[in-house]
Amino acid sequence: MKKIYIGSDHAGFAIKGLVKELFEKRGYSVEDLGTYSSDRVDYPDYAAKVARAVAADPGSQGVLICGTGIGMSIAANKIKGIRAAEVHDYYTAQMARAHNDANVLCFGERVVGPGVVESIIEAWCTTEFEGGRHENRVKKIMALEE
Ligand SMILES: O=C(CO)[C@H](O)[C@H](O)[C@H](O)COP(=O)(O)O
Repeated sequence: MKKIYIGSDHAGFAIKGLVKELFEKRGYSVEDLGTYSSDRVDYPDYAAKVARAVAADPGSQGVLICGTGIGMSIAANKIKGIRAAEVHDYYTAQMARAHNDANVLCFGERVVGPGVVESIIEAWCTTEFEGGRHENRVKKIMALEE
């Protein structure tokens, strides 16, 4: 069973339940690393929790939701081994997997509604990394960590 770690700040908390449900319906084992209420928190704390969990668990993936998706993606990409992609719709979610082999999905609850979130998750779950010409590009991204 594919493992997915999920996290949000207060601005992504309301939609996190739907996101968890959609991944579970698709057969994922979902672990919610917080936040667990709509009280104001700092998004880098949750980005770090999810990104570190993904980096330590080969083959797993992560989802991070904040108001815009921007802060979560910036913070998660500081963790070695993480390719966090901020997406806005089906196409950007599809490309994040197919071309970038992203392992952390980020989006903003204040940007996309539930219908778009559903299509983002569909694209994420049904798209494999294409490899080929993208393989070397992703290797070059990862080499930037050294
Ligand atoms: O979108 C975010 C970071 O990119 C976060 O959700 C923050 O919450 C956002 O910056 C808004 O912060 P606020 O405390 O809710 O005003």
